Amino acid sequence: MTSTRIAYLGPTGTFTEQAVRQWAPELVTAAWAAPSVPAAIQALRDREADAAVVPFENSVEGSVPATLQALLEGDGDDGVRITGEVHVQVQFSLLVRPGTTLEGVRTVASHPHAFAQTREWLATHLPDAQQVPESSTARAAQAVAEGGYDAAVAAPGAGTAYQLQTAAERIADREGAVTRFVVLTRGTPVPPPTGSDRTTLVALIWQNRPGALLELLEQFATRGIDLSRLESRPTGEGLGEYCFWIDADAHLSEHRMREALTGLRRTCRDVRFLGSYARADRRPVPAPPHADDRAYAEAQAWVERLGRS
Ligand SMILES: O=C(O)C(=O)Cc1ccccc1
Repeated sequence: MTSTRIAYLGPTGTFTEQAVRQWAPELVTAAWAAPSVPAAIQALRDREADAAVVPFENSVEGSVPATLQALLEGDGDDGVRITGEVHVQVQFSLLVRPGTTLEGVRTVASHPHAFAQTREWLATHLPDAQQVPESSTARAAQAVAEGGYDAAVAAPGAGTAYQLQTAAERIADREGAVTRFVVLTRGTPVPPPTGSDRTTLVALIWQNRPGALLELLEQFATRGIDLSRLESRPTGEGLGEYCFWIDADAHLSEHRMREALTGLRRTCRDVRFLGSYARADRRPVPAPPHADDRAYAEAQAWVERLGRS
């Protein structure tokens, strides 16, 4: 068997590394710690990696813009698809070099998503410290070890990786935050349906067409497909130009999903299929009786019969 090389947002000690460990523990030692999300995805495009694991969204702070942007960067024909997802419970510690006290912290570094989830704690305990964004929480911890900053907000495990001390632990403003990571592969078949699947799409609607967003939503509603996520993001083409990121609770192999995609393709300016894959929570998402494959087959057969008699 050939080995799989996974690129992930590094360096060692990130939450993304935890996601790789959860996804494929046997592959973590050979994984490549990329310096940024775009670099991890580019390694996949350049065939230097067989898979990439990147943060996608967080239950408190929402989506990770760097990931969404990097995913749209290709021409759509690069074969990069989401083939899996992993949920990681995140918890944050304030890490310092041995000997540094809380009072001695003037600069604190972290990933913007980690700052956003520890905002109240930092405002209360380090109101005067300068907050410096870094490419990841572990990069911030590494930079503290190198003497670049006084403290880092990072995963507890990053302290061990970089020989730092824990000045404070469990500093998240909200308990139980979960981050969703996606597993990307290139040129691989869509994973088979499991009964608990998701499809991720990006749709560009015609801007000046009244009702265009409603028309997009109807493609799913009339086919009995639940949407678990809908987010508008600027296309970068100008103010007021948006694309819609959609997570739909159905698999490409299902008739209702194929019909919805056909409808989107007919009515939208552009549609990108980013993948159908098993949900991390394994929650079953069955089609309602009027929209399952049997209902479509029965209705189609009826239409066929109309033409014959
Ligand atoms: O920086 C990290 O460790 C990451 O993996 C990205 C991230 C940052 C904050 C919360 C969840 C994921």
